[in-house]
Amino acid sequence: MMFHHKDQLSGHSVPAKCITDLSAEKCVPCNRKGLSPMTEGSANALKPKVPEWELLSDGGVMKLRRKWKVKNFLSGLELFKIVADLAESEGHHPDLHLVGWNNVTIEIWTHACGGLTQNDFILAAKIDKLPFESHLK
Ligand SMILES: C[C@H](O)[C@H](O)[C@H]1CNC2=NC(N)=NC(=O)C2=N1
Repeated sequence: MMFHHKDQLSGHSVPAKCITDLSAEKCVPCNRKGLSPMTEGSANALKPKVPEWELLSDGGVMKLRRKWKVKNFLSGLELFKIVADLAESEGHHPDLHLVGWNNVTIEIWTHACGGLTQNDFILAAKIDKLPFESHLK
């Protein structure tokens, strides 16, 4: 079974497996009218590219989620700053949670369309490459 999704730039339908290295891609503006979230099938097809991330449906809104345990509260904030700099340069922003002083959860979804786009997978793959090892427990 091959899943296709609409490329956000060209609008063409491309097989999800054509995207080889997500972290080499760039997020595209997602404020376009008529932008629709990818199907659950496409999301499942892209999921192996970001194996550390959990795919979930939050009241019908598909999201990516990853959790970390950080050394201390300040480490959590420093991790957020590293992620924030990436988010700013991509123009795509995750939801950042720091709960119970050292539990970091990041959720990624495209608010503009109420679900997942290729941007979310690109951001997740890029977050996975960030150097925040020293902040982790
Ligand atoms: C113009 C710009 O692309 C939009 O305002 C962006 C900013 N960052 C965003 N980030 C996320 N995750 N979802 C959005 O819909 C979104 N919109």
